[in-house]
Amino acid sequence: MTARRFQGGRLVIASHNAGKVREIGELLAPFGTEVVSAGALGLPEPEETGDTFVANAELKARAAAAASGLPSLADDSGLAVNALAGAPGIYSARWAGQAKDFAFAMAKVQSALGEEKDRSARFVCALALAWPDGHCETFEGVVEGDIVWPPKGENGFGYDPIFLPKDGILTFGEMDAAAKHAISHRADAFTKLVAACFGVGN
Ligand SMILES: O=P(O)(O)OP(=O)(O)OP(=O)(O)OC[C@H]1O[C@@H](n2cnc3c(O)ncnc32)[C@H](O)[C@@H]1O
Ligand SMILES: [Mg+2]
Repeated sequence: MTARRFQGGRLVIASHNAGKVREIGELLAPFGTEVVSAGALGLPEPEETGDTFVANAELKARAAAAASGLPSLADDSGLAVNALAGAPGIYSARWAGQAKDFAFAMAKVQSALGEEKDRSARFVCALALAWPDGHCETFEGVVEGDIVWPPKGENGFGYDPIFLPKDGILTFGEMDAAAKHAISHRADAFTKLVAACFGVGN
């Protein structure tokens, strides 16, 4: 079945994370899409009750589309560490606590790993594009890498300073936006979204 296309007009970015909203804006820039964030519209932050990235992305996109009456794009993402059975995974934001303290969350990943030799991990990003009538399209992207310690770099957001992409020499925290977008989980999911719903792709 072919995906429903985005027909232009305003698109809600259904995220309350400033780092994500910035990256999504950069990834959408080539398409001239007019975007407005959920925060700017004063939309509530729904409870993420799903047990997969896709389920949570879908829930956030549907809630924003219903509340705004506009097509809405949500992102549910996180860091999955192999030796921690995929944790923090869908709980990546929650590991940072109420204060959204990612220095604390990164230290928690490091202490959970301890002396573990297998430091492999991946970032996963699920994107959901929902319309006010309830239709929803979902896509998933991934980037493989390793957890490094101590954190390196001031760029990006969240867990970026402890994520070294496979075969890379800089962490996501040390990369500029363009370098991260060339390989990131979010960019990978975007390539699929754009090919299916924006009518351009490879
Ligand atoms: O739900 P919204 O409002 O979009 O914002 P959030 O921060 O709560 O987002 P998530 O529920 O998807 O939680 C994902 C967490 O995983 C982390 N994360 C996701 N993508 C990341 C990236 O590209 N670089 C670093 N950390 C990332 C980041 O810290 C997020 O807080
Ligand atoms: Mg969230």
